[in-house]
Amino acid sequence: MKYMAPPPGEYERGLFAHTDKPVSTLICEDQVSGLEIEVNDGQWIKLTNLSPSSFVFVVGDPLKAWSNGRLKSVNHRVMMSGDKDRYSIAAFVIPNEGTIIKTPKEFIDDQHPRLFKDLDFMEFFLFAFSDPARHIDNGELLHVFAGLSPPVSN
Ligand SMILES: O=C(O)CCC(=O)C(=O)O
Ligand SMILES: [Fe+2]
Repeated sequence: MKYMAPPPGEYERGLFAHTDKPVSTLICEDQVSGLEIEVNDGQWIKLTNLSPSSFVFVVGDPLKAWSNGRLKSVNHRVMMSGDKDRYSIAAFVIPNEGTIIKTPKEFIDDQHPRLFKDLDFMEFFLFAFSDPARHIDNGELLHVFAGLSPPVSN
C-alpha cells in the first residue's frame, strides 16, 4: 500500500481506524512509520522505530472470537506526517470458503462464558464489507454479527 505524504505541517489520516476482519494480518512497513494502535484509555500509540526486518502481527476479529475474547483485535489506523510517502505490505489470513470459526471448549468455563456464536468466516467477512455494515461502528461488527452478550471492551 502507498500512503501519500500529507500537505506540509499536517497530521493526516492515511487509513481510518478499524479492527481487522481477516483472521490475522502481518504488516511490514518501509522506513516511514505511521501505524498507530488504540490502547485501553483511548490513547493512540504510534509504532515507531520498527527495524526493517520487523513484522507486526495483528489479531483479527475472527481470531478474537475463536479465543473467546482472550486475544484482542486491536483498533488501529495509519496517520501520516512529514514529507515522505509511506509504503507497507499486509498479508491477510483468509481461510477457505466454508470455514467455521468455533471457540474450543477449553476456552469456555464459569469465569469465561462463551462470548460468540460459531461463525462462518466468509459470511462474516462479506457482512463486514456489505452496505448495511456501513452504518455500524467498525469495532462493533463482530458483536453485531456473532456476539452472545454485550460487547467486551478491547
Ligand atoms: O498499512 C498499514 O500499516 C496498515 C494496513 C492495515 O491496517 C490493513 O490493511 O488492515
Ligand atoms: Fe488493519
